[in-house]
Amino acid sequence: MTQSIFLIIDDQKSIAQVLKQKLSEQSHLPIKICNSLAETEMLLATGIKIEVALCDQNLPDAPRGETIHYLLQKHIPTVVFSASFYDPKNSDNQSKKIADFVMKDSPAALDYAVSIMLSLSQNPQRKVWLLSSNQSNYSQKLINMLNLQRYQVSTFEKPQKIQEQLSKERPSIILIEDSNNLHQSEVYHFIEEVRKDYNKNQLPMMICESSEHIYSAIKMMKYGVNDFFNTSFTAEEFYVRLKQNIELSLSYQAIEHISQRDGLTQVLNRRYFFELAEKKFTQLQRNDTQFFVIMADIDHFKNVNDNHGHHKGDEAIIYLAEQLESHFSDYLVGRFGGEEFCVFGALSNQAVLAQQCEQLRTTIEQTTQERLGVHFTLSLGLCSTGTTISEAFSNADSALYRSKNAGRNQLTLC
Ligand SMILES: Nc1nc2c(ncn2[C@@H]2O[C@H](COP(=O)(O)OP(=O)(O)OP(=O)(O)O)[C@@H](O)[C@H]2O)c(=O)[nH]1
Repeated sequence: MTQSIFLIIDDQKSIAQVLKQKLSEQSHLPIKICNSLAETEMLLATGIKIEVALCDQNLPDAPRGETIHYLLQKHIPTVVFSASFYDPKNSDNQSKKIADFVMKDSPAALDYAVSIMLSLSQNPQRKVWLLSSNQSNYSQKLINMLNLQRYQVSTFEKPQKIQEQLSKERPSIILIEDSNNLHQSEVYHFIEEVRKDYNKNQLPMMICESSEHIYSAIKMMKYGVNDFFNTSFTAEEFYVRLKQNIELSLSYQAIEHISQRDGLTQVLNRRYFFELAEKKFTQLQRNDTQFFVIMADIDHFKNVNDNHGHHKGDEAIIYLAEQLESHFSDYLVGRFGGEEFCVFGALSNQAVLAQQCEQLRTTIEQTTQERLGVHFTLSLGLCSTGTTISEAFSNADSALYRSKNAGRNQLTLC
């Protein structure tokens, strides 16, 4: 499959170059520049696939926006970049299909143009869930606008349907539209329920409300909605608010991910592992359910580093983390530090779990030479006793060290 490209169309060559430079700093997609409609036609005649086009409204050989029409006819997501105000209301239907408009009036406009091109390229992976009773005119207007900006849109008529879907996946944002035709108390309850599982940064919500019901929108913001926009919204206002709410949430989630994961292996880091394990431990105790802890540590790992180099040592740690995650995919897997890992979860059958540990041990013993070019083994301790979580970990740690003292490459139960 041929790779698609970003296309910048502007007769001001210096501006086009600056845009290309800024875009290339943030994307690996190829970027082409055309300075006229004729050049654009020649480029598209090659069959090249355009991801997003940023197009100057007026070009010497296309003084009345003909290039924009041409791009829209070809169904290319198009952002208009213009020195004069571009009013879709005064343009024909075709022009209303532009994905966004950027006024060419300051250096900040260049940054915004680049950022909207990047968003349009990423939006097909972003899910927008629209809660709407489907009784208002705004619903279809919002859906059309979201499609123009290439978001993945799903509509739901009832809050319960969203809650059901939320147990399977998380969207980038939830839009609540026409809350007055939905049952207000149901919507408040829905917002409260969503916020029990996701905070405002993890799952943003926006509400579209008419001026007469503005107090209802404000109340919903107090209940956990991030932002609202009036039913008399313009496309520009809607797009900029939507983009900001989604991108703020994505930045937060990226930071959250970094703070919770081990940088080398991407499994849970020690701090976050303990945080989750403690919550799970309390929950299991409340339900009178047994738990287990596994501690696993590579044998004589110092030798791997000393004989094969630190880089090979890192590869060994990453390989072990991958194996732990695939053998214990239903449980919490964390890196404790160095080459020591831990698994925590609800115990259903200790014999089966011990078997899984054995499988992991033999996989490491039998595959590392071939896969990594360095042979090593693994010692493990499995424990399901302890009145506190730290006691449980300490018991599993003792079991691990009994494995080490008994000659390594084995599992000890306690
Ligand atoms: N490559 C690499 N090495 C690490 C990392 N973290 C810790 N180490 C090394 O891991 C080694 C741990 O060695 P020890 O704790 O002495 O234990 P060991 O050699 O595995 O011996 P036993 O556990 O007794 O079988 C040390 O050499 C550390 O430098 C890491 O992130 N990458």
